[in-house]
Amino acid sequence: MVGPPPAVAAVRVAVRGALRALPVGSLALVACSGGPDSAALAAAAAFEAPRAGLRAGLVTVDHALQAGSAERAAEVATWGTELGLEPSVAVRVAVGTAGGPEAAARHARYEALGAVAAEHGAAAVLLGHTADDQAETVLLGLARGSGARSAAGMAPVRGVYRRPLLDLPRALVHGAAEDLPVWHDPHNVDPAYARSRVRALLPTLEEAAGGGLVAGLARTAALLRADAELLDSLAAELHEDASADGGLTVRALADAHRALRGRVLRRWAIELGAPPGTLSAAHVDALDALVTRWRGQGSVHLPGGIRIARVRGALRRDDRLP
Ligand SMILES: Nc1ncnc2c1ncn2[C@@H]1O[C@H](COP(=O)(O)OP(=O)(O)OP(=O)(O)O)[C@@H](O)[C@H]1O
Repeated sequence: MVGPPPAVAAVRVAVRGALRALPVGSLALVACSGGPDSAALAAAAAFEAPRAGLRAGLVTVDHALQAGSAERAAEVATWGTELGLEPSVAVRVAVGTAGGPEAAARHARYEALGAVAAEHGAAAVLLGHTADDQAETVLLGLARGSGARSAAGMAPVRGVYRRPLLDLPRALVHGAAEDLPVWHDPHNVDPAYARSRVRALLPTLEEAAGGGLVAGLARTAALLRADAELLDSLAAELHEDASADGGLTVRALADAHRALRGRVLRRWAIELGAPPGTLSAAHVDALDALVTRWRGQGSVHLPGGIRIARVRGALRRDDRLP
């Protein structure tokens, strides 16, 4: 008997592993753009789910940003039904402008995926990100300069979302999609997007590094993720110890390691309402100076109109005082 091609078999194994974590009888929804990665994922889920005693469905999001997108989304949903995926639905979203076009589309997409998952009581939403997507995310995260959390890339499991293909090279996953009706999103190669530019560079970087770059970046992401999780949980403890009366006591923070103090200060500022996207390392450093380099300086101005002052041994919000 002839088995499936090796690429198809590898994708099926990865999907089988992800499905094994779900309760028998539950529904796994494949988020499918119609591109090769998520098409290979959908085909593998259609094959594996019944064998694991699960149900698999498909959801495709129409961002309504390109001509013919509604027809394409409908075709993807019809293809899902032909594969035996149930439900297989296309959802149209309105993409806003906040944070730039990529972020706005992502936000609208995840909102729609979450809503469909909730509506159908899905146990998981499967995403088709590959090791190459992870490598691009790590490089972009490193360039942003925002620390371990962003260089840790995408989580293999986060809430209802799962990324079964995160350890597989894109070329392999594309190989598994060879016989599937796939659509190539022109946005993926549009140099207007930072991700597309990094994506285009990846083969050159891989060659320059003498191979192993994508796999190494994916491993770096996994290691940093574990480190960041530990630091975040230690920071949560410190935050609790330092909290008093809506403020943070300087004494509790001053003795802590800079890595933990920075996390606590950042979390607190966000809790007070500073928008995370606009809170820079310089803001956190200015708060840190109130704790460790105190020379009676004035209050620190944070985005969102928030002002923080050091008052009687504690950091407090002072823009609310009369
Ligand atoms: N319009 C969409 N509808 C549903 N899911 C989507 C959509 N766009 C992206 N996704 C999900 O997010 C994953 C990553 O998408 P992205 O466009 O970043 O990567 P990609 O490598 O081009 O993937 P693909 O080949 O599946 O399009 C996809 O594999 C898919 O699971």
